[in-house]
Amino acid sequence: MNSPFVSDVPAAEAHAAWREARAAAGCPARVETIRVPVGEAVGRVTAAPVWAQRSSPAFDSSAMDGIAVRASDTVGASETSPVVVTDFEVVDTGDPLPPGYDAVVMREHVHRTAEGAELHAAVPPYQHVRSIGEDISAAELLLPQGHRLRPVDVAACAAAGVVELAVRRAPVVAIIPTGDEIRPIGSELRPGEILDTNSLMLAAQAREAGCEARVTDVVVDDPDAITTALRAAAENADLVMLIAGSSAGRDDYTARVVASAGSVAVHGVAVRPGHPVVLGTAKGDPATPVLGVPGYPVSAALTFDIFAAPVLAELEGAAPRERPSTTARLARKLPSAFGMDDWVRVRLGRAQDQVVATPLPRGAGVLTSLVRADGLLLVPAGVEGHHAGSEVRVELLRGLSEINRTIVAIGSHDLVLDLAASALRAADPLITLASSNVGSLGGLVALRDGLCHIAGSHLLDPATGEYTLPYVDKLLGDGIAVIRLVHRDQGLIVAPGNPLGLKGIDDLTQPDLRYVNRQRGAGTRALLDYELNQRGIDPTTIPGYAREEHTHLAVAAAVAAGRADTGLGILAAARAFNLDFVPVAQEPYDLVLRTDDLSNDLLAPLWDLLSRPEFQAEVEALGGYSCAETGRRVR
Ligand SMILES: Nc1nc2c(c(=O)[nH]1)N[C@H]1C(S)=C(S)[C@@H](COP(=O)(O)OP(=O)(O)OC[C@H]3O[C@@H](n4cnc5c(N)ncnc54)[C@H](O)[C@@H]3O)O[C@H]1N2
Ligand code: MOO
Repeated sequence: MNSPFVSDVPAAEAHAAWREARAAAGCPARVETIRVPVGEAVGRVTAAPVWAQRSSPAFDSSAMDGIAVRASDTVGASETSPVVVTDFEVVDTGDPLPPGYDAVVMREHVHRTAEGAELHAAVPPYQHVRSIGEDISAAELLLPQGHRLRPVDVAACAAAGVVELAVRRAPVVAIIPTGDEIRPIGSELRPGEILDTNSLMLAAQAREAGCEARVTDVVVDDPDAITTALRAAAENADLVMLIAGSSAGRDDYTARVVASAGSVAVHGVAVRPGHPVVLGTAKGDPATPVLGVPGYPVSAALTFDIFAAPVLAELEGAAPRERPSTTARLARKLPSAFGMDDWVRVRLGRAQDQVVATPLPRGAGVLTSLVRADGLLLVPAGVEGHHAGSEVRVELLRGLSEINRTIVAIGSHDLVLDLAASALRAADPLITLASSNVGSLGGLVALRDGLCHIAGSHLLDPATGEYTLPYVDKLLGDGIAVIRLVHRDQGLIVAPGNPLGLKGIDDLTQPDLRYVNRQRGAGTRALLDYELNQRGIDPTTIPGYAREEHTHLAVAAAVAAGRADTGLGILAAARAFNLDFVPVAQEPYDLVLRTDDLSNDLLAPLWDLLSRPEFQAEVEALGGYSCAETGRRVR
């Protein structure tokens, strides 16, 4: 197993190969059974069927507050000819039924008179009586083996006289972070160092799955040190997760280390993220399953779900936890590599009465794609992606009712939308404003296709110099409203001190300049083209014109890192990286929607928010924004 090449074993085959390898190495099929008091059993899995020791209720009891009577004494009672019962006893809910009586009349149906209790209806025997064993009868099977205990389960066990339960002990997961660059959470980082966020996350995932998690110290990139740590951890764990070093780099030792400590069943599965995963075992008494977890955070998180969670559930003899799913329509095209199971993170919202899924960034290092995800969409190995508008199945990471209360904004991204999202949530925890960035034009197309509520747009029409409205006419036609969100300053983002002394668009043709552009369809790109055209400047004379980034922040990041001298963007992006800014133009940023949606209750809190002076003040405090026309309907 010294080959650096990672194979592409289909996921199902990988699961099977690892299972076989675990059995062959002598890894235990189940963790041991322990006995725990019912009060401590929630979350554990039953190791044996649970039989009721006693009935519940254990006696006939009154189900209501009222009087206990003999049903036969009430025969013939009706509205027109009431019957007065003289032999009765007052009872409260839960009281044993007094001997000799067989029914209860609710007190609101009893008229107490001097003679006794006047009843206006006959009662059948056992009316409002909970009979012995109504809930549980002694010796019945209460719970099967392999059942993960919930609060209601332990309460039922206790009611049935069971005080102790035979359960599987919590599996122990050992987590070994590796890498010369990895530092414990809270460390001051030097250049090139990375915080050990994976251990924190994987340990929490393990605990959430009902396991005990133990994280070792970070081990340096030394195969002997990692082997020693693996052997030690395997002695006291039911599963060892070895983080990073799974792929083909110079310091990637995981496969080699696992081979030397035991055996490697699979190195490389046709899943993405998570491709270079290592599935193996470590020798010992008994042997222990080992999972080599790829270092990228999204790969690590999904590797836990895909490979660790099923094994841990199996060790407890329980069914793996399953997420509910829903069908959704894709907001945009989703290409996917053929031959790989592709786990795509998506945002979800309901627009035009259908759930719409917007893919989030795909990079395995983009942990926030999982933070923001409402669902996971698996594009199977045999499918080469989906067209925009296709119906797909999505595993839910958030409740459907929350998703139904999500305002879906697709289009150009602006910080003010983030601010609005946060203010809306602060005012009402049930509201979500989810915005995804596909550029202004992409947003208008998404609105046309019924895939969002609002499209954020600042699209300049070069022919008229007018923003957004000409495109609305061309693409969307009637039935469309346009609400102004803000005016914002667009300008050249430059390094601190503006070292090239750029004064405006005219300076972009300097031969030694390195420009970074926005992608085609982005409003900022259209603005640049307009300004160039006004001046008769040929875009191809601008060095770097062909180089594209997808967000204002990405442009600023390129300037901050010294990879570019300048790019057009908003002031807030420049500020985020402590860069300087040369204003070029002020542009309106608008929200485009169907007029029908103006009266949509879901959107009402947004219009209310835009009209509030405190919110407008907060927006202007960001710098580079004017709220002079915020909330005004311009179409
Ligand atoms: N030539 C190839 N290069 C890579 C391949 C490949 O097949 N051929 N696979 C790529 C894929 S896909 C993945 S996924 C990664 C897997 O990387 P490794 O498991 O080898 O991990 P490292 O290279 O050591 O680290 C990757 C990345 O993750 C960070 N990291 C590591 N540990 C932690 C931690 N505990 N907490 C947070 N972040 C961590 C590490 O600093 C790196 O940035 O390989 C690709 N390359
Ligand atoms: O397979 Mo890697 O986990 O995509 O980044």
